[in-house]
Amino acid sequence: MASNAGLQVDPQLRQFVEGELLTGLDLGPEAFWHALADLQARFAPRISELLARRDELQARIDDWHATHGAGTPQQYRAFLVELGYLLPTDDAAPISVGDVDPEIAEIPGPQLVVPATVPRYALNAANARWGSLYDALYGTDALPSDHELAPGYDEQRGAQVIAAADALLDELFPLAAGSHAEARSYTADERGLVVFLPGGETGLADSAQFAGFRGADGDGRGGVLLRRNGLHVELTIDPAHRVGRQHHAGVADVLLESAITTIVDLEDSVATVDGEDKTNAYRTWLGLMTGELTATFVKGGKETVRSVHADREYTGAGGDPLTLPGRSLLLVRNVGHHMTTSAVRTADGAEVAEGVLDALVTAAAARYDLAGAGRHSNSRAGSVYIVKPKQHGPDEVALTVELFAAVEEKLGLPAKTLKIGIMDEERRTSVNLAHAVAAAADRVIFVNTGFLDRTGDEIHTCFAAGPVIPKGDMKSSVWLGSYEDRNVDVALGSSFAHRAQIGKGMWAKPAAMADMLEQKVAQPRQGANCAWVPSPTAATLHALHYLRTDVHGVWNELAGRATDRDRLLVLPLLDRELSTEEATHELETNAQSILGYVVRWVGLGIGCSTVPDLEGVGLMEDRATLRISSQLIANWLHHGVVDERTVRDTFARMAALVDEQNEGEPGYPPMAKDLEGSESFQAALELVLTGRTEPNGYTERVLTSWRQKAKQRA
Ligand SMILES: CC(=O)SCCNC(=O)CCNC(=O)[C@H](O)C(C)(C)COP(=O)(O)OP(=O)(O)OC[C@H]1O[C@@H](n2cnc3c(N)ncnc32)[C@H](O)[C@@H]1OP(=O)(O)O
Ligand SMILES: O=CC(=O)O
Ligand SMILES: [Mg+2]
Repeated sequence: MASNAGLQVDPQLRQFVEGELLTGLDLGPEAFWHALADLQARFAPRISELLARRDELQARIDDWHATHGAGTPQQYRAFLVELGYLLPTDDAAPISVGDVDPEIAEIPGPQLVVPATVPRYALNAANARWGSLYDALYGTDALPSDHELAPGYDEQRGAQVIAAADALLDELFPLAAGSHAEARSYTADERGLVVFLPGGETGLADSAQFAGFRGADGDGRGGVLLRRNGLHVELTIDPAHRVGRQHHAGVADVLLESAITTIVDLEDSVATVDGEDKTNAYRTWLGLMTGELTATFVKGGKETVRSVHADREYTGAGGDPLTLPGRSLLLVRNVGHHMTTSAVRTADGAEVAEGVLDALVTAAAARYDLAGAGRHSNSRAGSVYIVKPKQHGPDEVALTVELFAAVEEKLGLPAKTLKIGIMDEERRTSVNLAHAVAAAADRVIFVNTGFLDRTGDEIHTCFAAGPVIPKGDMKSSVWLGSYEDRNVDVALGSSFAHRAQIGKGMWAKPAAMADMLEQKVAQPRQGANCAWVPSPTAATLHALHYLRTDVHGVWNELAGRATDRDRLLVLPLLDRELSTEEATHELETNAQSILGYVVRWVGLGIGCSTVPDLEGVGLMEDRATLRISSQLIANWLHHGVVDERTVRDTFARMAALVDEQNEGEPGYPPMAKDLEGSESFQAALELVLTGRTEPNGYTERVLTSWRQKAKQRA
């Protein structure tokens, strides 16, 4: 390690910072490392104090439960207030954030999340602002298939897709007369859209839905731009295209504005355990901020080079030029306060606060965008959007605000350039949400219900009160519904409308698009102006929900609602005897998902995976879902619902199953043959066996230590 400002910096990180990150900035390496050293000296002790406070509160809660069990709701509430965990009141006050891009303030739509460690995916995500409805319907179960698809392009499936798209257009953009299914051609100019039907011409029932056009040139190629609820839709006209030829009016595709915003994730979807890993992740963010990122890969036997898309040019409805963003507005998720990284150590060998390093590096990279030096603009409003996860209560949010202000000073950025997205995913934040928002009133650009971490934290917080309900039952528990509602109430009460995002959580079944279409519409109906999707295809299909639902209208209906905060304190405890079969099934389900995720994290350095559950349904697993599964088993073990022998045996059996499921996966390190020698298996067991004492039930310490061992051995 080279020494810089008294810091020991991993050589790869140092090379990246000095040879890539800083090359276009008026900030030298020395100033950069001094800035980091100063920030570390100033903030690491403050962070440690807040982490100690977390531990102190949890210890007191554990003690209280040991004496009172769950107690009565009144006793529990009074205890939490006295403890200082629950602030006596939690009244919302208006936020004052400025310079927020319309994608955040004004346009309800899907929010995509992408691991920063995979440039190919990150580029795909940036470009997922526009997605093909045809592709999303053709390639998923969103449209049931009644036949085996022919290789290449299947015309029968194509006809099914065209009919489904026509039906959606009739629903979302109805014609004054007739149906889109009867259209023989679409022509548009600055005066509007003319649709030719067999019986004559017609137009849109609501001409205000016409937003513009491009082309058509001599060969009839062009695009018709429509708009509904702030989202654009392009009918791509190309009669010579394979699909356009088949379409009754030459429509080769229907493009939906899809991932309005994207979170480039440095947190729960990545496995970054050292300087090398952190460097790779930072490089992706820098490349997105400069617009220079590319990824080269072979797909369908062809070498493909992927880069970010340009903006899209149209003639607007009145005849003026209209430029629409070609890329999703990018946010970046830093790690939480509890993380440290070996990428940089202080002079005495201690790991630096990873959140401090993240804030400095990600903000420095964003300076290219802020200065207009990037190939394309990300924030037109001149802001940098940093999502901060796993904060416990208002004091921790206040510390993030101080950190961001300090980073701005170090980088010479105008005050309040760095905005903060608050993950509402720890219980102490949820129950004091108005205070947490107020602590960042002039920076906050979202609150988002990260229900996965939130479930893990719920289990850990009430760990000592008794055994908790099975994972699948959490969704319908009182605390969760109240938390989801109250998050919206507090945000609306804090004047988020037209200023910031009220976000909702991840769709965690990446292949189950029919289910998603049916269920995820609930989120905009609950008042969410964005909700998380795991892939660009899911973004395109989820966009249909925002085309259907006028979220701004929903806000008007919800104004003034005040969900009872005490309902968040209803503990998700088992109130019935479980049958042996139920307990075994729950144990197996959780053991299998832990192993299926951990083996790829520890063995392959993959931070987010689709892991099939016992019924074969692929589930998105990341650190937050791991936190739930490991806390659940640890809780059952603690309360004797299951015993350690059974847990160990179950893990051994599930290891063999997971090996089978991954057979043929390149580089996959099998576990079952040598359980003792498998870092992944040991990590999985340790997560459960230490889950009782691990601060807040977090998983990073165990994962990181075993991944580092696996890397060393490799
Ligand atoms: C609780 C929380 O914190 S949730 C937030 C963390 N979770 C996430 O970030 C989930 C992000 N999603 C993912 O990582 C992935 O979608 C997974 C792991 C769930 C599934 O990945 P895979 O099995 O590789 O997906 P699959 O094979 O179906 O599709 C791959 C294609 O989809 C694209 N893709 C999949 N997910 C994404 C994504 N999130 N962003 C951009 N592109 C994506 C890939 O680029 C690839 O397309 P390409 O071949 O043209 O490059
Ligand atoms: O970060 C998201 C969550 O659900 O946790
Ligand atoms: Mg989370």
